[in-house]
Amino acid sequence: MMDEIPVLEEGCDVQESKIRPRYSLPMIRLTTVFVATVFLDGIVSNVLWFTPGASDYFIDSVAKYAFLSSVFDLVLVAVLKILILIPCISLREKLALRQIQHGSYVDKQHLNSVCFAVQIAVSLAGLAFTGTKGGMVLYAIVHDSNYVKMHGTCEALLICALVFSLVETGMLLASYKALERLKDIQIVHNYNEDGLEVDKDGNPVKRLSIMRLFSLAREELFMLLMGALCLLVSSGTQMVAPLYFGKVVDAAQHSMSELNETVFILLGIYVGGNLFSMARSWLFTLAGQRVVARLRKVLFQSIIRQDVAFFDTNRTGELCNRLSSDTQVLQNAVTVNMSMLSRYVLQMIGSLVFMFTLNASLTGVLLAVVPLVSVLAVQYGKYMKKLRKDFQDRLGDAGTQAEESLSSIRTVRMFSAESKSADLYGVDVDRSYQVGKKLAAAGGVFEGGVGVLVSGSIVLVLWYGGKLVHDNYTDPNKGITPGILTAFLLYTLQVALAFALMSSLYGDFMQAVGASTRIFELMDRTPKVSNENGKKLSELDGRIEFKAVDFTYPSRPDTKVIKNFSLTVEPGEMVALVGPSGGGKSTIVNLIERFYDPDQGNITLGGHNLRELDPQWFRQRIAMVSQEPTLFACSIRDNIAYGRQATMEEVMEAAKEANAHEFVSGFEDGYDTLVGERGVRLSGGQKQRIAIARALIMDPVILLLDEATSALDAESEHQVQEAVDRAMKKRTVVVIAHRLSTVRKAGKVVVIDKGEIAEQGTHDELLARDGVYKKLVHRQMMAGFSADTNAVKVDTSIEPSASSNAVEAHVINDLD
Ligand SMILES: Nc1ncnc2c1ncn2[C@@H]1O[C@H](COP(=O)(O)OP(=O)(O)OP(=O)(O)O)[C@@H](O)[C@H]1O
Repeated sequence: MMDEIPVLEEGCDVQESKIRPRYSLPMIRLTTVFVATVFLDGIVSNVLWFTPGASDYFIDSVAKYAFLSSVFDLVLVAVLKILILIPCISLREKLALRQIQHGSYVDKQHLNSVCFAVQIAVSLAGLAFTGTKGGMVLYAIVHDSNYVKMHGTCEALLICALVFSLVETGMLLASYKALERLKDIQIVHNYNEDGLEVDKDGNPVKRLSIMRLFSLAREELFMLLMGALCLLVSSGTQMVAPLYFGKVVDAAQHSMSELNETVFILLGIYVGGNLFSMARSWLFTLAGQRVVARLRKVLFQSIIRQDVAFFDTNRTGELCNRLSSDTQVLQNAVTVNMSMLSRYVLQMIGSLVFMFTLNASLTGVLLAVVPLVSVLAVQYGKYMKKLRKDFQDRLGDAGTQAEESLSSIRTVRMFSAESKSADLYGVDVDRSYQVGKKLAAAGGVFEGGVGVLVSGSIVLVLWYGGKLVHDNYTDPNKGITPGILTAFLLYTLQVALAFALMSSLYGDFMQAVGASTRIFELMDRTPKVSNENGKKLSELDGRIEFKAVDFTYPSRPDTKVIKNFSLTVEPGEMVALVGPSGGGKSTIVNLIERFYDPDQGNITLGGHNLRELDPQWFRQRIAMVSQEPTLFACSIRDNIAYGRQATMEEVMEAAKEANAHEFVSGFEDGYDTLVGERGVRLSGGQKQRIAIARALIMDPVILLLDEATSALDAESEHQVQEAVDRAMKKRTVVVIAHRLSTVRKAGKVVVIDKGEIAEQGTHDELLARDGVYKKLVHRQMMAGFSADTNAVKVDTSIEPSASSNAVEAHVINDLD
């Protein structure tokens, strides 16, 4: 929650990126709470002064003013406080903000001191006046038999004025330090050159409005209206029930028939109320479920549309958290919490109205504690908001940690890292527990504190009510009946309960505001690399051209990975990319897929700039087979047909081409065999062949291939190689090559080192040149030989032909 108006502008701090920061303050801070308290003081004073209405007290309090029997002066004090204290605190806050900006009060220091002095003087004078009046009235009640008592509401006004004065003075004293600490709580907003507010990535920020939060439930409006109707009826019954409760007590003192009749009505009220309550709960919860289901779908769509760079910086676990827990928090906020809030507000207002009609002075006594509890609740809400956010963050970390370990269980097992993973998870859980401990303590202290105040006020009401019942015994025209006191006490409990539950809702709403900010941020984020729109050509000829391309990964902005890179791949040509590990080969392939956009230069496909083409359209014409293909946890058939709708015949055809048909047919369930999470139930070679089939079924114009570095067993190796060779035919191929046989076949070999082209030409040309390439090949040949000789010794099943094949493997790999 923030102030609408940016409070401060830091004009001199224009950064290189032309981002201009401005600051605003949180809506709930000491100054605003103080202003609200002073206003409340004024409103309560006026209401309590007006309540006796036509009675003489009201008129006499002005016309025949007397210090001990009028409260008109207290109303004047409250109004005076509004007129002086509020402008002064606003001015002091402005001066404090100016101090943050310029580092000193400049020439306004004295003005700040004067304001503070005036405030303290007014507030202390108010407190002294109210305290003296209260003390003298109490003295007169106890000791002066001639003293004519004030109307009950006026007594309540006196008590309220005293409590408000105390609270206000306390807050003013605290404001001295609080205003110095404004810098710690201010919120930074960044504005771009066009004056639009942007986030740290430069994306426009859409302001979170409460209306937007509720607009999520627009489609459920009818359901919510019906729910609200049921809520009104059930709250109405709840409001009249205590009245009839009191009537039952009084009826019992009159006649049996009156008692039966009243009890019967009471039963009807309860049954009817609960039926409506049931309908309310059902309608609101159902609406909430619908909202969250829709929200999750929309959110997932916006996450999956994001550019690849976004996923480099956002952890999967965290994003899943947004989808599951943040949406859940929102569901509760816009529906169930909303319904509860309306119910409690209605319950409180209704009960107070009934209480005022039953006995105004008793109500005034009860209201005296309200401001105190309100201040406590607001402070508590702020503290809880921070704690809950911390708790959610810690829990999110633990979830991400668990997900990472469990999804890589094989690596964990391989390194016997079970205890390490458990320890890491344990540390995160412990961190969340530390915050949880604070949450528990804060909850307990608040409940206890509010409990003491609420029970204190109930005891006060009971005492004062008991006194009125006693008055009624001595004189039936005075005081109240036991039935009215019973009803009053039930209303008091109802108000107290509503108040306590409302303050706990405050924390929930704060949490929802946090969750919705994160959700809307994700929903509003426009991907840097758009996923749709752009030209669709009637045909793509497969020519790829890099023109002086520079590229830096957004997640590592200081390291240029590709430098002044120019390369042309003719249609139908096969180009092999070789070079040291980390040189930038995979990055080139990523750029062809337009996972990222270059910083400088252009990449064209069939003569058209990649940025102008529809990404979905051209990606359908490019297929990629990576070193370690990722399969999805569905059937083999669905995996092969992942890129497009395909018939069973087409799937089988692709599988045959990829040398996969034979082994798939050997499975009990054939093409319906489930491959497990990320294809764990298949061997490395099988996975690769399914991935080749998945690429072939797209009939791509361009094939991007990242050769596997790990040697498969001889048979698999042969099968995969054959499938790859078949797939390459009549296509433009860019292959990150690790085998000599592949490099030999390539029309052009490009050696990439440190993001630049070190050499290019055919294999023979490059060998003849006696440059980097030749050195790399020789060095790796030696390494390859020794490695593979060992491999042959260990695995005796490798046939001679296979071993020579394996020797060829790893040739260009990992040249460092
Ligand atoms: N997503 C990423 N975010 C940030 N930096 C990255 C990312 N991917 C790769 N890099 C960095 O870019 C550089 C080039 O990496 P790239 O994967 O293109 O090399 P490569 O030649 O394909 O290496 P290898 O043969 O080992 O796969 C490396 O320094 C790497 O650390």
